[in-house]
Amino acid sequence: MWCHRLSHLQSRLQDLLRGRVTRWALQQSNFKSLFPLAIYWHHTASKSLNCVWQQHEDHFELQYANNVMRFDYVWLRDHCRSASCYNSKTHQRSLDTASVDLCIQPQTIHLDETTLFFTWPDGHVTRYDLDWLMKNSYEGQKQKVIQPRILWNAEIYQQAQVPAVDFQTFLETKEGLKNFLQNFLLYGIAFVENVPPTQKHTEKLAERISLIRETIYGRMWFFTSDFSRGDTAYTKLALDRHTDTTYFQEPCGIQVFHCLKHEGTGGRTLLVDGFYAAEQVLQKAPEEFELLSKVPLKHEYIENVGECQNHMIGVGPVLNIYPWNKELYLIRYNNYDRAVINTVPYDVVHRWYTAHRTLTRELRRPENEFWVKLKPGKVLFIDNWRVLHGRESFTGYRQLCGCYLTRDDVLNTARLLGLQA
Ligand SMILES: C[N+](C)(C)CCCC[C@H](N)C(=O)O
Ligand SMILES: O=C(O)CCC(=O)C(=O)O
Ligand SMILES: [Fe+2]
Repeated sequence: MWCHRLSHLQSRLQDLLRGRVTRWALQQSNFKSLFPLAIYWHHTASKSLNCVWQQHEDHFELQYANNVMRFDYVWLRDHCRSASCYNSKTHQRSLDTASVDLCIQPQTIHLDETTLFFTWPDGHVTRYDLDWLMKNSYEGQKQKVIQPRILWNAEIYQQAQVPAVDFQTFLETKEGLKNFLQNFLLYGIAFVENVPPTQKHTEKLAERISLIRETIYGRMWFFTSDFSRGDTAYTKLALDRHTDTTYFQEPCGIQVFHCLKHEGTGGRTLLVDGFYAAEQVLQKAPEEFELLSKVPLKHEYIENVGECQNHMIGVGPVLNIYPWNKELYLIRYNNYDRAVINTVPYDVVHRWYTAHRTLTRELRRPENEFWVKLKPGKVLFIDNWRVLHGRESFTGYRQLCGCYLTRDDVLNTARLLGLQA
């Protein structure tokens, strides 16, 4: 507190020395200050509210409920929720932000109960509820997790005993759907069982939570090891852990797999929590984590098989994090589809390979591998932004169907059910 006040005194002195005079408020009569410096702070009449604010030349500072928040004045004008600035029916802004003076400052500020009133030079009044400001401040968001998750290795996942949801329950009840989505959001994988083993029923399932994302592979896809497409997925070969469609600018959000038939051996599915592995990298080598989140890479899909001619390119780092809270939200990892690296100089390339090796080592730890044999009737949903999948080589005839989902639509459904997503 002392340091805090002193630093304000310093900036105040600097202001005065530079000849800039801020509009300082007068001390409230009921406020007994121990320090003369404190006259620059506005205190609320009610002690229980625990709110102090100060009008600086270029920002508004608010201390409320043990948080220090700073707001830019243009921001405060721009987020005005008055009827002329914001349409609360459509939740859209009516105010033309470009009409706000970039040097705007409020003429007066006052607090009434839990509402702050800003009167702007043109007389317009903006009201803010203290809780709204806290919830929507940068400082508040910085501490908040966008997506709560349980990171797992094989043991953690198995011990959690996450139940599969029954097909009928999933389709017909809100609780079934909500349970399923909650598990999916927490772990990045979820199963539905007792699904009739047809493409139509799989489609119905997918449509319950999202729009199906149509891609170069079609809307619903159905594949066997016939090499009908120019990709290893369409063979009997083993596939190491990877995420799909890394070569899209926005990789597909969710992948749905339903094994409709397998007469033969092998073919188990491998699942690895990419965020768990990335977290290990962050703990052991934070600078490598940072590099993986900064270096842009290309992934590429080049196909020339019969009628199927495609050339897709997607650019982005292996780890994608929100800049304000450093939360990881997308991992792009596919060593098969990674394109020529020509977006970074040689010395960075070498450090990148080191970091990539560290991540790969984590991803390949046997204790992080969750193996499951997909059977007709059991549908697997994978968060393709988080969980890597792979498969064991197999023999015999194996039929898989499924689709990709748009992440936005899955999260939309989850939010409408009251889940944090
Ligand atoms: C699922 N399905 C068989 C349709 C697509 C296969 C795509 C495989 C591609 N190498 C990738 O990882 O994106
Ligand atoms: O065959 C499998 O189990 C999965 C193949 C694969 O990785 C894919 O289709 O994306
Ligand atoms: Fe795949």
